[in-house]
Amino acid sequence: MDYKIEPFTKPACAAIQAPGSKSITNRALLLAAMAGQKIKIFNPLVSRDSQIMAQCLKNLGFEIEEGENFISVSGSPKKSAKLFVGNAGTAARFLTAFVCAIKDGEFEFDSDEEMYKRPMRGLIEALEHLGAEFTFKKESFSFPFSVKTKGFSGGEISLDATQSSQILSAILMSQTLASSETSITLKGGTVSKPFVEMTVKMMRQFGFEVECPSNGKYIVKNSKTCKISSYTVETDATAASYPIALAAATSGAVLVKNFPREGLQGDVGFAQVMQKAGLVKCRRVGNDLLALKSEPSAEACEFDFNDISDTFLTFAAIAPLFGRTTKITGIAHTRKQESDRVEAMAREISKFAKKVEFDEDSITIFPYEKSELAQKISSPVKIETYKDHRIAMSHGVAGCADIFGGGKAWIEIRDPQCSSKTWPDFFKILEQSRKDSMKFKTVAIDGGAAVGKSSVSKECAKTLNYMHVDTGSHYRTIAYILLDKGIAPSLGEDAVSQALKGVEISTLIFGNSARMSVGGKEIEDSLIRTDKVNQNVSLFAAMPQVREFLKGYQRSMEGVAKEKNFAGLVMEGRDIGSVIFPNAEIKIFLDADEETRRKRRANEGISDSISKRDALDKNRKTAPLVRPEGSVLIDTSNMSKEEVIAKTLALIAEA
Ligand SMILES: O=C(O)C1=C[C@@H](OP(=O)(O)O)[C@@H](O)[C@H](O)C1
Ligand SMILES: C=C(OP(=O)(O)O)C(=O)O
Repeated sequence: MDYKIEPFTKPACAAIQAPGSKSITNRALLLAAMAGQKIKIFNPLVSRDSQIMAQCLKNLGFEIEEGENFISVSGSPKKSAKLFVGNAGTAARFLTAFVCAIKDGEFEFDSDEEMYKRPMRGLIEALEHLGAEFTFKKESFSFPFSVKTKGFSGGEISLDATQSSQILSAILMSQTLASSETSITLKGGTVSKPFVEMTVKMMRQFGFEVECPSNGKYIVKNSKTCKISSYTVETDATAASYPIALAAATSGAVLVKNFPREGLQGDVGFAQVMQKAGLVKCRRVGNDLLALKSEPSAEACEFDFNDISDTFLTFAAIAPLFGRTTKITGIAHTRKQESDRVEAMAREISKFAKKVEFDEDSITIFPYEKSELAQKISSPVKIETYKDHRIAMSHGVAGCADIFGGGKAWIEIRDPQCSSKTWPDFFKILEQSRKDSMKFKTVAIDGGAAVGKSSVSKECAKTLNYMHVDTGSHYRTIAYILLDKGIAPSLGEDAVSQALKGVEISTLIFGNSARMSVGGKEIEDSLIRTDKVNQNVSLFAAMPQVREFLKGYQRSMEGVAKEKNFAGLVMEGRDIGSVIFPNAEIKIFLDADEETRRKRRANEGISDSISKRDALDKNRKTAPLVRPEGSVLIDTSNMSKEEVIAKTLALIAEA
């Protein structure tokens, strides 16, 4: 089946939860099988690769219980079983080594055909050295095979893990079951090193002893006791690369839910590479990561992806969108993964790039000029996926860019179901994010003077292409007009009412901001921010006639924003969430302590009394400044502007 990707016609504005980590889930399942006690694993990945691992453990005689967001493992292994490892590199390597720890066993292994070609030799040679006897049914050192096992008694191994780090990870974990210490020396280093660190860290989390005295040498003790009874799997950092790239491809904001902290997964480093490349800005918001559009420079960029090679496909697939040359190195080993990823990506990307060059270890993408991309490619571009989940998902993200304008689909993914290896509902989630991003949202931002409303509102509107309305400026404009007509607040409400009758207001749009104009004329900012206006604006704003006069106008701004094709509306003021838009999708109340606000005001060269304005704003009878019901309070006293903006954008993305 082919699947057409619908481009995002508005900047992405969505929250995405990637599934649990494949690498952590499959390690946790194996380590749990080695634990000798029941282990409950929370937030496991549920996908083809993890199901293959769980099924193999079942076939080996373990009891597997699957429930709402957990899977548990208990029991001990049988001496014979038939195991099918699909194309799951982790299951293939980890289980081959694991069964060899079983005394007097005999096991039969088969896999997807694609796995027949993936590197196993280094691992099998080491296991043979430790006493296992393999019989190959097709090619030597490859699936399918059967193996007679004798258990491990420790000793010295020299290991070739140059083609896959999983070979080293498999040996490390399995040697926990040896009857005495095993010392492992690597011949010629390895690739994807952070995955080895993950193995070492997870073994220790489970209570198994492993030492790494020097680079390339490891010692595994035969630890028999497991320290834990439950384990929680982090969000998959490799999968999180797709939502991060989506923010870049659609020039929007994506909140990546529960983005892992640095520690276990090297692929969290993808966010830094994207940031260095100028493709996104990343901001931590609590447990989440907010990826925001950025303006990449036109200069060519080059990055070594050896440590984070599963994410090179994400980076490569979106590269043609940015009009500058991208070179990716350190990826020779990915030629022996789910597909020959270097060649396959070069072939597919060349369908929408000017030229793609590759050699053994690198790929260089020469894109079309940004302005000519749409004319140069034939639509639709059909992407072959070679049964490789990452080719499908990475091109899925690229296809979200609205290169033709108007949402014309230009990328078709062949066999999108292959994403089920690690993220079965990826394309559903991508489509849901598009729909979420299309939703027109009204954001009400309230707060007293100098809490940071304006800078936050403007920046959020700019990032998301929302229309920004500063209602404070409406009251200032009215104050200015009335004062100009010689109407002081002391003349009373009737005089003000009378004077308002002759005031005609309309709207002018400047970039993302809608400004109220009077008599069709723009009233300059300098005129409405004088000391005289400062002293009188709250007095006018307290009058019900003035508020009523502006209420209808302010409410009409939703219609203006839609008519002008903005993706949403950000309106700041003092009664937006309580009176103007009580049903706004997002209501935020900004606050800060008085000292911080006084300083901010002074920095802007304004010396009005914060406490006096607060008293007037809060105590007026009509539409007083209150924290609106259902609003989120953000105390900005100890936050930087960037932090407040990120928090606000995160709330919008999630609403
Ligand atoms: O140990 C692991 O969980 C993995 C190691 C890496 O494999 P290689 O070392 O074969 O590159 C990575 O590509 C794979 O997706 C997961
Ligand atoms: C290389 C990958 O998988 P495997 O675990 O099968 O090696 C991958 O997920 O990109």
